[in-house]
Amino acid sequence: MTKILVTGGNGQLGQSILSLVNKYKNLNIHFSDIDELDISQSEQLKEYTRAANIDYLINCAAYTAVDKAEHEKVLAKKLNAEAVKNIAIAATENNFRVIHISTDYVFDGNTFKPYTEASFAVPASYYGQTKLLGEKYLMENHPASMIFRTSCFIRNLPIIL
Ligand SMILES: NC(=O)C1=CN([C@@H]2O[C@H](COP(=O)(O)OP(=O)(O)OC[C@H]3O[C@@H](n4cnc5c(N)ncnc54)[C@H](OP(=O)(O)O)[C@@H]3O)[C@@H](O)[C@H]2O)C=CC1
Ligand SMILES: Cc1cn([C@H]2C[C@H](O)[C@@H](COP(=O)(O)OP(=O)(O)O[C@H]3O[C@@H](C)C(=O)[C@@H](O)[C@H]3O)O2)c(=O)[nH]c1=O
Repeated sequence: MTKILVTGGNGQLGQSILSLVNKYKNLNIHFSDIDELDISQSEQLKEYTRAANIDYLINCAAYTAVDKAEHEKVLAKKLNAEAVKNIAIAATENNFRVIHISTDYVFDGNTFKPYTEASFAVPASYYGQTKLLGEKYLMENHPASMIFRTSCFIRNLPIIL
């Protein structure tokens, strides 16, 4: 059975994926978060993924406070760039593929044309810069990875009038 590890499993996207697992009973999906697996700890990451023997890692862990990142630069870079490099190195060592979630904020938004994979990325925020650097580290260290540049998640919350 295909084994998948989700990092940042308590977050918005992690919880959305969790809500779908019952539809995919042919997949063995495990959800972790920082208390169990801290993606900024390279040795922990290598050991954890070696023992877990996974086929895929879906990286939902990140620093996502867009405005705060302008003032918490060290932490934002650590989680969105350096930790992604850790994941890439662990993936090469332990032979799993990485599905990484990036963002539309790698672009500055100053165009009226739709962006494509070939569009030149120029972030307008520090958050966007760290996410772009994370993509670069991932491609340099584990090119078989997949990167999704997505935007604004919608949560299925009750409407309060
Ligand atoms: N939300 C959105 O609209 C969009 C998000 N994205 C991207 O999608 C991904 C998921 O975003 P989203 O679910 O909203 O993010 P959240 O901020 O909701 O979740 C991130 C999760 O990562 C955890 N985390 C933080 N540090 C670490 C660490 N060192 N090791 C392991 N886990 C850690 C957080 O835990 P804790 O809360 O305890 O810190 C949290 O549970 C991110 O890469 C983000 O950049 C892209 C486009 C839009
Ligand atoms: C505040 C505001 C936002 N928006 C748009 C911009 C954006 O696409 C969307 C959400 O904006 P917010 O500022 O609330 O969300 P923000 O936290 O900036 O959004 C993001 O989360 C991070 C983690 C991402 O990676 C991004 O892709 C994005 O979805 O709404 C407007 O059109 N008008 C507004 O007045």
